[in-house]
Amino acid sequence: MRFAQLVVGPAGSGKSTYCSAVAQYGADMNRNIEVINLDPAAEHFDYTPLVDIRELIQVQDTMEDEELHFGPNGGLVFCIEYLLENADWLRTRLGEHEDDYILFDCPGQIELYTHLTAIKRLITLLQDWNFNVCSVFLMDVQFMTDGSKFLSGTMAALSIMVNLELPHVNILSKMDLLSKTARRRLERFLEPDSHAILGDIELNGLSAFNLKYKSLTESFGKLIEDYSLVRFIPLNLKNHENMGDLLITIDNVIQYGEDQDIKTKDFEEQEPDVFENLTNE
Ligand SMILES: Nc1nc2c(ncn2[C@@H]2O[C@H](COP(=O)(O)OP(=O)(O)OP(=O)(O)O)[C@@H](O)[C@H]2O)c(=O)[nH]1
Repeated sequence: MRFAQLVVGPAGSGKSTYCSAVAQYGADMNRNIEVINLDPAAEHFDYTPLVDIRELIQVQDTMEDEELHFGPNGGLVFCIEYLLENADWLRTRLGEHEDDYILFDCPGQIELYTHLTAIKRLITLLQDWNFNVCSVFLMDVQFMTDGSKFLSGTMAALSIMVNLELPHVNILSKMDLLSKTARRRLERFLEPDSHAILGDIELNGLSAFNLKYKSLTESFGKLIEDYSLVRFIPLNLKNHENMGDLLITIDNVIQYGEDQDIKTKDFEEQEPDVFENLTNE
């Protein structure tokens, strides 16, 4: 069996930085974690990729090609479709080793995950190639610190979970950038509690829009609370313990190490203390 994290999220949410940090953490722990760059528009990242889609196609090519003449967004989708048409290229580059553990650093174009089918087809390919795959959705925590933003981030996470149909982990990235006050505010939203979220939306003033759609907003809040579908794990990449706990959670999700004697720890037990280990070391 092989293992893969599909690292997805909006542009700038910290996907490449996360991949680089997890690979480095793995190296520190004597674990081989490889990263594949699937972003044909990537300009910079800190890891050495096992495979780089830019060797096959770059988004610039699709924009400069006189026949295609795409804009950046259409170009990105075209590149992923092109990768799928050349799946043998990816398979050869990947090689095949038992216990491979690979992070796929995906493009920051959210519609690839919320409703287009290309990434779903990539997932099917990976599963055919013997990968246990999970999706890891990163959301910049700075866009989640009030009720309205939290609700909208949660709905984005839900769309991705429903569309990709994979074991799934949501991460709040860049926790190191939050002030203590913002952290306290966020803490109230982390348990699926529609009252905290809706209360915060009301506190910030009910605009004409909010008044008109109040019962729709309440239904969204209730959906999240009733089904406990979406949970976020706060992540401070500068904190080793926080990184370790997260990796154990994801390993459990993709069943990595079930046959090996690895140290396991149940994340459920730690949930009341999600903020305890988040200070920078
Ligand atoms: N302080 C802090 N900055 C971060 C963190 N993660 C990412 N950043 C910064 O956020 C910016 C975007 O990070 P990337 O890792 O390139 O984000 P991405 O999701 O790969 O972006 P795209 O390639 O555009 O999709 C960079 O300037 C990073 O240095 C973090 O945990 N803490």
